[in-house]
Amino acid sequence: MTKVAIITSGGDGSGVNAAIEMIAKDKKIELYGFHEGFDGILKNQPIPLTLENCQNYSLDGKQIIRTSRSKLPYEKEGRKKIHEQLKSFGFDYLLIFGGNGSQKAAKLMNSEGTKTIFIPMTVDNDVDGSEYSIGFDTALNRIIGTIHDLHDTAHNMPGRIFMVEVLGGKCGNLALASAIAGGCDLAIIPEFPTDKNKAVDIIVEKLKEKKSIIIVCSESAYDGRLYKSGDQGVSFEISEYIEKHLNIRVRKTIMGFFIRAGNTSFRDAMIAVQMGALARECINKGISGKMVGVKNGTVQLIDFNDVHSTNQKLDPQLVNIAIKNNMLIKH
Ligand SMILES: Nc1ncnc2c1ncn2[C@@H]1O[C@H](COP(=O)(O)OP(=O)(O)O)[C@@H](O)[C@H]1O
Ligand SMILES: O=P(O)(O)OC[C@H]1O[C@](O)(COP(=O)(O)O)[C@@H](O)[C@@H]1O
Repeated sequence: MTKVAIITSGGDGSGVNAAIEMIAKDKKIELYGFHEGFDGILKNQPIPLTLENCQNYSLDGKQIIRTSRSKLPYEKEGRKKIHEQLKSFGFDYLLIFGGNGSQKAAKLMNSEGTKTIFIPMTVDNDVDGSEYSIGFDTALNRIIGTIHDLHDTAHNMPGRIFMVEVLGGKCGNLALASAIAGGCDLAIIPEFPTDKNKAVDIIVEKLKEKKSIIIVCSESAYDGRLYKSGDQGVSFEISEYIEKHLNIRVRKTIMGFFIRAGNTSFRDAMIAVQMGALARECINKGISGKMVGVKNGTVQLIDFNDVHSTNQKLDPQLVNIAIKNNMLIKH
């Protein structure tokens, strides 16, 4: 039997349970989870993740293993405590679900001697080296649902401008994808810093052909570098400018934290199950130092050494569509 510890780290994402359940099905793996990420390894007892404990949770937004952010892995001393604790419990493997920051911690943990596997999970879909992270699609479905409702009221009361602000951290993936799929008019994202005058011009242009406008704005809309995690409300600032120049009130909706959870979408469940299955195979073969990510559209193992940091997290095809349809402000 291989003894495996699971943690989730960073912001939550719906779908992680489906991956955990798939691993719990393996009879050669003795699976445990620590609540609350890296901190939890030191302060909590491991919880047995038997199939019986995991069953019926796979499509639930309430994670079987709760997550947290932690200072511990940034410092060698903190990581040493985690290595020692895992060793004292007799764990052979650490499996981490999380985003970009957690991926950095996973690499360090592995290089320092704890066999580690990493699975991307964050609504931001900004994990280096993987085209997909668990939680993105569920969050997009929540956003699209709201945009759909706004289309109804936009149809019923013409002449209005709507602005939806979404999460995403320093990455515009959520805003861009939901704006395109949601039939919106403008995406304001950090990768294409906003010139408010140009935004006004685009709205004026589009209002010649349409009765109403829906804008999707990323929480870090101006410039990702100025944004601090947790900042919200940039849509109010942008709206104020638009209102002043067009004399039309902007109807705003801030879509905050509820998009991170909720019932898992089909796509998230499917990819999570595939990731869980591959992680399990990896563990059974004694392999470590890998991310179970998506590359060229398929779930596969990606060596930590082949993962490189990049600021380019947007899908180029989506960027192209958005530019061609005058949905992005290009300088
Ligand atoms: N550079 C880093 N080195 C080591 N650990 C890190 C690093 N960045 C983040 N972490 C760990 O991963 C956790 C989650 O990272 P964070 O960036 O908040 O979310 P995410 O993993 O979802 O991107 C942090 O609270 C910290 O414990
Ligand atoms: O929950 P917190 O700590 O307020 O963090 C908010 C951030 O978490 C996210 O939901 C996910 O970010 P991470 O992938 O870094 O965890 C971001 O979209 C958002 O900016």
